[in-house]
Amino acid sequence: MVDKKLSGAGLRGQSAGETALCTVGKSGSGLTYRGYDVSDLADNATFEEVAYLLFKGELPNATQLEDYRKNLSEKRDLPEALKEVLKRIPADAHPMDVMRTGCSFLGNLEPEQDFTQQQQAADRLLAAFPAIMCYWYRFSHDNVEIECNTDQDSIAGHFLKLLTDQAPSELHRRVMDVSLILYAEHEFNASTFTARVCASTLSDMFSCITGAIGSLRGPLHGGANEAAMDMIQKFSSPEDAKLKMAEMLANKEKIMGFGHAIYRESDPRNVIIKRWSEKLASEFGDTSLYDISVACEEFMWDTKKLFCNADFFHASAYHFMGIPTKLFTPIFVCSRLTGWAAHVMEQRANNRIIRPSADYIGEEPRKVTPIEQR
Ligand SMILES: CC(=O)SCCNC(=O)CCNC(=O)[C@H](O)C(C)(C)COP(=O)(O)OP(=O)(O)OC[C@H]1O[C@@H](n2cnc3c(N)ncnc32)[C@H](O)[C@@H]1OP(=O)(O)O
Ligand SMILES: O=C([O-])CC(=O)C(=O)O
Repeated sequence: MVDKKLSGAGLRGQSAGETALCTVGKSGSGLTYRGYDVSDLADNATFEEVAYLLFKGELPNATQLEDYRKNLSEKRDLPEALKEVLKRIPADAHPMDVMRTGCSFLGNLEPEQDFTQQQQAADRLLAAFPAIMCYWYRFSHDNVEIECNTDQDSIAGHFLKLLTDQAPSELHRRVMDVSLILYAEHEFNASTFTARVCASTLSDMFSCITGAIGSLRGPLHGGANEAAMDMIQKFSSPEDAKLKMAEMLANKEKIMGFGHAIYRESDPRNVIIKRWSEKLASEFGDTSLYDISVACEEFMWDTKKLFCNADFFHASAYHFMGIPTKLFTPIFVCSRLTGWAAHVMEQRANNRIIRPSADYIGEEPRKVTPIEQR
């Protein structure tokens, strides 16, 4: 295993609490949700099963899954007041700002009154996020007021139908489902830690999730999938990609979609989404973006020993499915909500306010100089 020095900056390498939800990089590159390997879940489960697993601790049986899907389907529609707010957000707004506002405003309309309602609040957000994203997007970009219910029984299919008005192909629905599984949970990443800090003050679920969305928005975290797309679209060929990436590295630019705070050799989600991206590329009939992505991966490993994280091949996969780039990170929200909410519940179950200390590096104690003497 490649050894990497972890300094204290960014709290790296320090344990900030316990969790029974997830392990990240335990054997160098693994990822498990409640003991199940993510690749096993991606091959053999659906996103709703994974959501249930994260919330309840065990995979559902067939009846429990059917009940859960039904429960979520009934919670999909948006209140009129929220639709009005979404209609007022301009087309050039940042879509993560739309998600943040949508989440926060729903918290005004349907507040979590006490912690006995935490599962209900999490399910409501899980069911409503695809419509929050698509209602704003379709109204501001296509001038269409969409119907927020669909006949799709999965969140993956529901989202794709809201976006396009068409029932998705089996391939697209499955890839979206896998993508939602891969993004669902990742231990104490920045956005989840945000949610837990907020939860530790005994705040409400909507505040915890709103804060987490703000943390996920940044390009060093969830925003990397969009940034990776913007980058690969500028490359005209695999050779061009290598030349331009060499220039970027020479200019000390960060290459989005590469590297990780915890994994040392690879991100286990990459091989899974990469395989689906390849499949989508051949269905799309033009593999050039996939070939460019593979060239980027080879170049970064050969020159910097940096590997693709979960975000990199998500960019081409989503693109082949016709998803607008600006919706990439909001899709991440629709998925990671499960992990965030499960962590909020776990924090509440064994809470102490999160309040670390700081090493002071400022001025020595001094007196205020009267203003006329400054
Ligand atoms: C779903 C997710 O959130 S996955 C992460 C998504 N984010 C990205 O893809 C953004 C690009 N990647 C990065 O900025 C970083 O790799 C992070 C934020 C993910 C991790 O940050 P850190 O833990 O600080 O990275 P790490 O300690 O491994 O960095 C080691 C060195 O590699 C460099 N490095 C790391 N990632 C990259 C990158 N993508 N491009 C160029 N250089 C990089 C760092 O600058 C650092 O160099 P230095 O020692 O000369 O300063
Ligand atoms: O764990 C992290 O730091 C970032 C990440 O990959 C995620 O949140 O999925």
